[in-house]
Amino acid sequence: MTNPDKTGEKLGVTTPDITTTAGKLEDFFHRREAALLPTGHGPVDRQHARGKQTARERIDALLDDGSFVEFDQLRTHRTTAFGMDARHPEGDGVVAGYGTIDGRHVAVYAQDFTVFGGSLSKVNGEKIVKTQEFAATNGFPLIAINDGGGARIQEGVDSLAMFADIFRNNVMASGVVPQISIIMGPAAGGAAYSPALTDFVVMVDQTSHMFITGPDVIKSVTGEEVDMETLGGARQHNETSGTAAYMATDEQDAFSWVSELLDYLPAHNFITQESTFQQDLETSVEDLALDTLIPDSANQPYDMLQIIAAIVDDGALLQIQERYAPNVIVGLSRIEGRTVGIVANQPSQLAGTLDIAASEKAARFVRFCDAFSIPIVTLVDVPGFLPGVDQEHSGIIRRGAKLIYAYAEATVPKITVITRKAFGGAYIVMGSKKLGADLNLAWPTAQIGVMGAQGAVNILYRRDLAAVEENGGDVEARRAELIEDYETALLNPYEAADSGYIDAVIAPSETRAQVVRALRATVAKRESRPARKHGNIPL
Ligand SMILES: CCCC(=O)SCCNC(=O)CCNC(=O)[C@H](O)C(C)(C)COP(=O)(O)OP(=O)(O)OC[C@H]1O[C@@H](n2cnc3c(N)ncnc32)[C@H](O)[C@@H]1OP(=O)(O)O
Repeated sequence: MTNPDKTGEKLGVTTPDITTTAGKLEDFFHRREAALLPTGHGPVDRQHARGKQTARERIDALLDDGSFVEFDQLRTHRTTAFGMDARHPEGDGVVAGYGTIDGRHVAVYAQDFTVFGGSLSKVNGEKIVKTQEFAATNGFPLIAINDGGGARIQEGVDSLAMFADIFRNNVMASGVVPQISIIMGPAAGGAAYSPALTDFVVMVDQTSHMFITGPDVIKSVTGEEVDMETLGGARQHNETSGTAAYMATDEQDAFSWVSELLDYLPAHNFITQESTFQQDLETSVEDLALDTLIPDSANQPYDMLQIIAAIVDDGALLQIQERYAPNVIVGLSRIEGRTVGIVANQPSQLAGTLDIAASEKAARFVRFCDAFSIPIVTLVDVPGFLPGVDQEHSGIIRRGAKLIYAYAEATVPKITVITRKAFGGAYIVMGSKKLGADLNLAWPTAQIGVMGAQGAVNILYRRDLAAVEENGGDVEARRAELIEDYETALLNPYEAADSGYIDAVIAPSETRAQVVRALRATVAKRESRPARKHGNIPL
């Protein structure tokens, strides 16, 4: 097909004589230059006015200087209907290729909103598919920068078919290379499912929106009135839906977070991590501070982040989904330079209970770590699953089971430390010994049991307490006495240690050294699973 845009005339320069070598080169340089500004300055200015960068500016900001190698820069769509034969902007609405971030290879594509609103055509989709396949074949993390209007309306089912190819490739690459989606504009309709299939979704506050049906459709179907930001803005997906892993303040913040994330991640699933240094295992001042961290009262909260900071290299933790289900902390850290996944209850939020959101958040993270051979360190202070009609009716049984499934299925090294409460099913879920953890440690402050003292006494001594009340006795005094007896007899780490469910009771100040030793000891862990097509996680 001839392309009327692919001439030097478009740039206001003399048409080169392409019968000569010099002319051919000049023509090529004109074409390449035209591709850098495929629809002129107007759409670029409009993009900037919205506080958004262009696709090329974004790739430049994300990748190391001069490292970008572009695919299919000069491709254009092949549609003739709806006046499309007169519009052939180079690149067809997506800039794609590979480059490096801090020296590490990545494959990247960025939808170009200045070209047909970044909408996905057959050609545009083929470029994305090529980039996905290049990433998976060569073991490069894949970064998708989304800023587009979804399926290109003029191309109908061809465009929809390309989305199917993209989704399928997202699924095929899952667990093979890390996939990161950065939302920097609209990701509307079915188009939002490609980000949803990737491992990490980053959204920019105020300028990114994801929804299946927009405000207008919702109003016409359900009568609900909602604006784009409330419906599918970065805050909503970070705090309420749990779709996003990070809310960036602006585009540069998004790129910085992605660079930091990539620094923790292996490029693909066949990488075995090496330690980069040996930690000094002598007890430090920071270690000793853990001995006084747990409050005397079991009902008093403390900040689990302090414990994490004392265990990992330089106290550094990159939290994933920090704004969602804060009653469980998940994130990436390093121990002796090796990346580890941290999963921890947070007693300062909902008392560290596991609800549906926390279970799903942790389950997905555990599965990510397992897929990429990242050892998991679990810190436990969990009073149980969150009680409530809403939780039961919303499926806490099915959805909480995901976390059991994830831990039981994972074959990476799993080290668990119980700092305080570990009650009932929630104890089992949080990386317990019998669920397959390699080393289970407990602090002397650990309380491992079927349930907390209050609940246990109310069930075991219901009749006794009723009798005390009938006889005019002091019920609360008797209850307190029974609670104390129960706590003394059962709520400690020694029963579990005596049965081998805890490998060692340790002083809090010994935790860093013990976790380091456990990770060193399990470095060559090999564990197999029964041959099968795949399991059936309760989705
Ligand atoms: C399996 C996947 C299935 C799907 O993707 S279904 C979803 C189909 N897409 C949609 O429903 C979204 C349609 N677009 C929109 O709602 C809005 O354009 C959108 C994305 C919110 C952006 O709104 P605004 O920021 O106001 O920008 P705008 O409307 O002026 O659009 C800028 C230029 O982009 C064009 N555009 C946007 N979406 C397109 C599309 N899907 N196909 C073809 N062209 C599309 C739009 O026509 C406009 O072009 P121009 O600058 O006037 O030449």
